[in-house]
Amino acid sequence: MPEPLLQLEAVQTHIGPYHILHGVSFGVQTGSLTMLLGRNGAGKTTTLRTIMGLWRASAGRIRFDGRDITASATPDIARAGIAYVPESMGIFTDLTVRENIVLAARSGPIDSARLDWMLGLFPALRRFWNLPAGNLSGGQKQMLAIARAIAEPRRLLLVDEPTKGLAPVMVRSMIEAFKALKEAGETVLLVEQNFYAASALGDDVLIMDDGRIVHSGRMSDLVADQSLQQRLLGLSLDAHQ
Ligand SMILES: Nc1ncnc2c1ncn2[C@@H]1O[C@H](COP(=O)(O)OP(=O)(O)OP(=O)(O)O)[C@@H](O)[C@H]1O
Repeated sequence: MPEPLLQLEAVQTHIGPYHILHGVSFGVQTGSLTMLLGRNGAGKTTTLRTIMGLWRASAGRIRFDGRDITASATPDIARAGIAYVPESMGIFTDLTVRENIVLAARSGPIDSARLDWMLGLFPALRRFWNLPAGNLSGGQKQMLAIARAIAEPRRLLLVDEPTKGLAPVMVRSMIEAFKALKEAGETVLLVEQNFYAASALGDDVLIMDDGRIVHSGRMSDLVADQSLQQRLLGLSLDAHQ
């Protein structure tokens, strides 16, 4: 197997006095969509924030594209090609959808082919192009946040619970958008609680519990193995649809 694009080795993270990640190790292969699952408080968001340098790993190593980024500053990690869409989304509600997207492209105007591709992934954004982003629904705001993250080509996209709180029809649109991202060859690490969405999308799956990876493998193997699901999802996912 080629060297993973992203590799965590025995990463530990403390937040103040709290020891949150207890030696997290996994790899994300180029072009794969890897699902990071686990119950509330398992450490999924902390893992994404540690990759981005928003929390500092207190031990272990994070390599991206062959480079050690464990001690890199967040802007350098972003410049290296990792985009992060936090659960809180980080969009400008007073600005229009267009302005939100234009501002996300820091190195100059977005070329029209890329813009067309992005708006093809999220057609609602085209409909509300000139409306303030604050008027969008929760799911549409989430889509805008993802569109902002991919306004410029990225090597790796980290997305925290994009389907959280969405109506089933919106979950389906989000699944379609991520399928299209996969087909375009994007590499994605996706935190999910919704097993329906996770199983529809994941190439690889990681399950976290109590700051540790308790399972890693192919999503298709997990989907096909009821007893493994029972054991792991019973352990790690309180509720899944
Ligand atoms: N700023 C903080 N200060 C102290 N503890 C924190 C802080 N942020 C997170 N934690 C703790 O770290 C643990 C892991 O939290 P994290 O948000 O990474 O979990 P998660 O798996 O993403 O959960 P969720 O699905 O609820 O978002 C939890 O016990 C949480 O209370």
